[in-house]
Amino acid sequence: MGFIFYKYQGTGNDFVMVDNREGGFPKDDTDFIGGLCDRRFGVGADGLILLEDEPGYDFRMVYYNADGNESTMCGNGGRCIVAFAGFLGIIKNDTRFMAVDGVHRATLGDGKVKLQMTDVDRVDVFDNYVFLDTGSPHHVQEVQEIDRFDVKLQGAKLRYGKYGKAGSNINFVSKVDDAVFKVRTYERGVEDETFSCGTGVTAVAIAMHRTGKTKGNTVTLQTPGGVLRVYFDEEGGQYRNIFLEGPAKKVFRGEVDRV
Ligand SMILES: N[C@@H](CCC[C@H](N)C(=O)O)C(=O)O
Repeated sequence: MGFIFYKYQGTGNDFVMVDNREGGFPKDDTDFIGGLCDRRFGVGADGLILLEDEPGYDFRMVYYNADGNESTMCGNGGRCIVAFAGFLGIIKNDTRFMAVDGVHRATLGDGKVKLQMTDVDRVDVFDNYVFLDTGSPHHVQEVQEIDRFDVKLQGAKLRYGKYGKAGSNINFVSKVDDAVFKVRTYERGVEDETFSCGTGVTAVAIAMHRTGKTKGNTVTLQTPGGVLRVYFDEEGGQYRNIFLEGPAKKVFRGEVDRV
């Protein structure tokens, strides 16, 4: 069986994207999905995303990490699937779709997607890190000299050592100025640093606000793959109307045979 796929990227977080509205994609074949995401033996991507029908919504997003396992929410993937839905003609400039963490709204225009993220009610602040769930679990830790920091080594230590079998994504952050932060992320399921992580920068923006490192409601995040912006409202320690904004781009189209 062969099928058409598209490759998308959002600030360098890249995804194999498949229109599965007619079904037929081997959703339980972990080795096949992991193989497609492999950068040597496959197409190469941080994850694979299926666009499916969902009654009452524009579509459903189904997300798999590069290891082939279905996972929790992907913010950059969410932005990319909105661009993909626009390309397929399913939506025009705005959408309401279903994902693993619930309903998302988004707007699309000028090559950018602004995606509403899930509300955050709980932020756990510890001595030298913050933990929160922005659709996916995130550890946020400030570091010195972030450009020279060994994200893969230190990220893997925390991901496996601290968070057990379920694991967590691990974000390292350095303040640039009151509303700008540099972020590098070790992603669970990719088991490496990625160029950018959407739920990760969202977690960083909220963690920096919660710990008083930024006072405003708009935070700019510089990642190795580009710049993202996070907007939110906060009341009584609860975060609402959280939006993640940045570029999302189609890179190429291809066809794969499943042997
Ligand atoms: N790239 C992501 C996060 C994807 C999910 C993550 N790897 C996990 O399993 O938690 C993003 O942009 O949010």
